[in-house]
Amino acid sequence: SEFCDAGTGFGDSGCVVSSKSASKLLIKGGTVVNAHHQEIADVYVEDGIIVAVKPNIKVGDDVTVLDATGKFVMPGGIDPHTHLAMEFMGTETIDDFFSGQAAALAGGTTMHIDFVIPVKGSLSKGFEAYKEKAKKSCMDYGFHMAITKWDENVSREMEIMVKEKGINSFKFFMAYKGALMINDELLLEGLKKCKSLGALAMVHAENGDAVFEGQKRMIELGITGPEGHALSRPPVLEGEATARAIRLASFVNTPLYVVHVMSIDAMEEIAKARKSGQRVIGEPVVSGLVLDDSGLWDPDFINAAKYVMSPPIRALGHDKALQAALSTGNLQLVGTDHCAFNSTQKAFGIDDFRKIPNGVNGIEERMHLVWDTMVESGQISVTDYVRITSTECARIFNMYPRKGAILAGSDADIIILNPNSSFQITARSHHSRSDTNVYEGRKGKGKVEVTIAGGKIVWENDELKAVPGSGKYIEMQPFSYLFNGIDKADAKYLSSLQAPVQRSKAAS
Ligand SMILES: NC(=O)NCCC(=O)O
Ligand SMILES: [Zn+2]
Ligand SMILES: [Zn+2]
Repeated sequence: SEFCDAGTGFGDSGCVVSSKSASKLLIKGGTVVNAHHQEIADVYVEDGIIVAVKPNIKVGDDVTVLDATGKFVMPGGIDPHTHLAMEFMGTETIDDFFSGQAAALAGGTTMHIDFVIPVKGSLSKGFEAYKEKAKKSCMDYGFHMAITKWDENVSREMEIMVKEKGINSFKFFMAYKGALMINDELLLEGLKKCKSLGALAMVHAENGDAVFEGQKRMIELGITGPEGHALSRPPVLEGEATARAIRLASFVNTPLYVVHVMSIDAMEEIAKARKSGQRVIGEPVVSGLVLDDSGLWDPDFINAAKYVMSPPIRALGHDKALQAALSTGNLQLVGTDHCAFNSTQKAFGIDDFRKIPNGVNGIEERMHLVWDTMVESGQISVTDYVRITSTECARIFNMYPRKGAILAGSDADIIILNPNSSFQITARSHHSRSDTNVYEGRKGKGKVEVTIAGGKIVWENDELKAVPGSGKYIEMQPFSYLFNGIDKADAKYLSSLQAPVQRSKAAS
């Protein structure tokens, strides 16, 4: 991988420094795509911000000009779900905030939202630890925060995170018993607190107690290999937890975001709730959209173990159903759950699938695989591609139109995708530090030829110019569009209780 490290100097590492102004860019003649509109236009950028989007922009000699004729000019991808430098299952993910983000940039993603894990239950300590980890960032990032225990202090700290630290979402793990898992009582408290703060509650929806039971069953049957992982946590357990979280969110009347939707069972619960008018967001991840569980049965342990993630990659058929749900709007945006471990780390579970660190790669591959699977196959339009890879994430987490749009005033996070060019994925050439890739050997149509992050060209001619420390922390404000009207529904509910209250008083 050719990283340009700011500390070592561009010249030494073979990267090109333009004599033109690095802060002024013109992208000429491409099809500019936003979530609701596309047109042939030029895009002019100055100092990291898009200044103008219109045809035939004229500029002086000091401006770097990129010809995008015949190509799509789109907002950089925003990955709503990653785990960089995360301590998990006795080890730490192999990609940190530099290598993971460098990989992202090479694949057309210009921002991600990572999950802060509290330190010994302390949210502020967790936040500080992640700010430290993220100092080497080479692209913009934001944070969600996991809630792993409940007391007065956690409740107070949630408020601080939202009001002072730019966090507007909290994740509740309904699985990972004995580690991150929370119970229904905590989930209820968390949902109520999220609602009062205008923060979005997110759930990892699997029934952790039943998973524990399923794991025991497999071990008793003598199934210790990676296939035991999927067999121990079937779709019904994902469906059950998804339904439970949805119903509790309905009871509290607060929006819910279901992360890594991997099964038809979970997807159908989300579709049903949305049909009834409930505000539920479903996030499939690339692995669930394009892979099936056959890899888990590879007799070579390392090959099989690389597919272990939770919820598990499902049997053939779930992938197509998730794609269809995405194309019809039952699911809303695509993440990766990038949580990479190398072969040595995966080998911790050589004798017992329960010890295989859970997680797969995807931060570099998402934009290409979603294009190939969804657009090239004819399932969605190019505007919908922009919506599910960037704009919807920016809207849900309240960053739109600063992020997720090619509009005057938006951050200049832009990709140029050539629909006639092709990509090929292999661990030999990817930018993650992992020695394996779950998408090994995949080829497809549509290649991100240029990535511009914060107004700088960071990926061009298969060459990466990622600068540690250049990424910014993006603070996200509470009360996104998902909260509009929640108070009106509450008022209606309260007034519907007036009659029973009177009746009850009269009866007593
Ligand atoms: N998904 C997974 O297997 N690893 C990352 C942690 C999580 O998101 O549950
Ligand atoms: Zn999860
Ligand atoms: Zn995750």
